[in-house]
Amino acid sequence: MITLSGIRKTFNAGKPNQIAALNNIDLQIAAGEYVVIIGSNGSGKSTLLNLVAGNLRPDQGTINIDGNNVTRLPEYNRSKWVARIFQNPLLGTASELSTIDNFRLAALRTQSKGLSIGKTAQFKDYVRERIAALNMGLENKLEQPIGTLSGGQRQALTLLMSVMDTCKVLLLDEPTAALDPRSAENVLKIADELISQYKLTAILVTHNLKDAVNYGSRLIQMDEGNIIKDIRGTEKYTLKQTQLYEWFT
Ligand SMILES: Nc1ncnc2c1ncn2[C@@H]1O[C@H](COP(=O)(O)OP(=O)(O)OP(=O)(O)O)[C@@H](O)[C@H]1O
Repeated sequence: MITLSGIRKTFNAGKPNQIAALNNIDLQIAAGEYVVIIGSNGSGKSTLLNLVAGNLRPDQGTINIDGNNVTRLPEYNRSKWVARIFQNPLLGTASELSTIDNFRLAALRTQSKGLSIGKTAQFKDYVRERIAALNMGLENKLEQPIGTLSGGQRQALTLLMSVMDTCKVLLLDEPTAALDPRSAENVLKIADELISQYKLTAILVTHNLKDAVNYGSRLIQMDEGNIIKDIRGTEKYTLKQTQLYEWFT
């Protein structure tokens, strides 16, 4: 589903502050896989996500998504099938617009063929039903400016908005870093459910080792631009948080 081959990315090349953010990364992520990436600050996690999202280009190597070579494809041409959730719940939505209008904008961006967008009651019912499934009572706040909702509520809606249509790949870049523990847990549970429900291929970058143990089907550790651990299957499911701490010592 996602294949990175021989990916290198260096910032400030040729200058004293040159930094090799990614060193010859080879990574294959199968369709439906949920990969969690951990690693110390500056190890290259966000750079890797930026390359998959398309807002950075590699210096060397190729990126394939769903059989297409997207290495040189700009971000806006990938956004139909690649959605990204950031740390800041304020990113990705228009604060002054209502929740329903934000969903309309998101649907227009991906231009789903089967869905009549506009101001139709049908679209509103479709969105209300899906928001109700989040079990957060937000279906009663469709007309409220989305900026008046809490960070956790917004992050849950942004997630749903991103995956509802043609999205195939979900990139979660520390999506709960700005949330209180309860909201953080709720948002990750929702993400987990949406990934299964919509059969998405997902990458979660996190510094939270508990989340790294609890979520995902595969766990990768990065260090200085390299992948230094890559575990999946039974090894992933039986991993303990204490073992993970040892990876960092
Ligand atoms: N646009 C940029 N210009 C210059 N250097 C950059 C840029 N983006 C990232 N870097 C550098 O590349 C290295 C990898 O950064 P990256 O943001 O990918 O790390 P990270 O693992 O996501 O870190 P963190 O956990 O702190 O978010 C770091 O040394 C960083 O300073």
